[in-house]
Amino acid sequence: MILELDCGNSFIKWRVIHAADATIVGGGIVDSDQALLAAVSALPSVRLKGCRIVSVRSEEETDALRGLLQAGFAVQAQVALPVQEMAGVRNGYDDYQRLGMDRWLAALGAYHLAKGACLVIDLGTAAKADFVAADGEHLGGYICPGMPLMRSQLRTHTRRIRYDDASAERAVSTLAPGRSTVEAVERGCVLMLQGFARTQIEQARALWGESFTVFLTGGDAPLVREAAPQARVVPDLVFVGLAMACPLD
Ligand SMILES: Nc1ncnc2c1ncn2[C@@H]1O[C@H](COP(=O)(O)OP(=O)(O)O)[C@@H](O)[C@H]1O
Ligand SMILES: CC(C)(COP(=O)(O)O)[C@@H](O)C(=O)NCCC(=O)O
Ligand SMILES: [K+]
Repeated sequence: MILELDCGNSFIKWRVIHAADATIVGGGIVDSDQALLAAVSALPSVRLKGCRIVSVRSEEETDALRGLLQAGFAVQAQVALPVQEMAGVRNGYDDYQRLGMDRWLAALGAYHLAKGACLVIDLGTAAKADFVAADGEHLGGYICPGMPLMRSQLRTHTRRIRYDDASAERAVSTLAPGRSTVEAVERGCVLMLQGFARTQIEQARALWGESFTVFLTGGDAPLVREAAPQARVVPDLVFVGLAMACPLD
């Protein structure tokens, strides 16, 4: 079994797969290293023979997690590292090492699945868009605050925007003009995300006409589903790229 980890700025997404056929044994989303160890340990009869990690956290944090995995499960975790080119995709950044590894792996995974021009929209702590042309050239992308950052900026920098998480979740059952603070903020931020997605799709259309595939991923992907009806929702897109970047035999 192989443990796969996608360490974002807010959450760690994890899954355990069978090495032979990549079938999924278990998986989830946790908010700390400790919670990860507990969740993986709770799987019945788990025998890890390898681990691969993508992380946008600091090297210190990633090393600390690798140490915990070594101690807890006796596995040497392989961490995906930046490269200029892989699987037919060429990194489009001036300095390829600066491109977020989650973005790079999602782009690799998307190009592999689309076998042609593609746009990746990844809605996590930050909202990201990346463009890969039909010949595999990564054209670059965009980074904006995602839902958690938009929300927390409003809460932090205003005096009278205060509400709890439970009411936030209830507020987005529709996107009609809000009649309370929580509705106004949560629905407003969802509309910002949807506008981001629509603008990226317009941009892809200007570049490639109708010949491209849109991928939607990240924890907040469901919030823009209706704004991007043509998108393929692939929650584990980063894991597709991670398996390509860190093959374990
Ligand atoms: N089970 C879940 N636990 C936590 N957040 C979730 C869950 N499902 C969806 N989300 C949403 O996912 C967002 C985080 O997305 P994610 O892609 O994990 O971010 P990051 O990679 O930056 O840590 C949160 O804003 C939250 O709204
Ligand atoms: C843009 C990001 C902060 C997104 O992080 P996430 O929302 O996945 O937690 C991450 O991809 C990152 O740290 N990138 C480095 C900067 C760049 O890609 O230009
Ligand atoms: K991420």
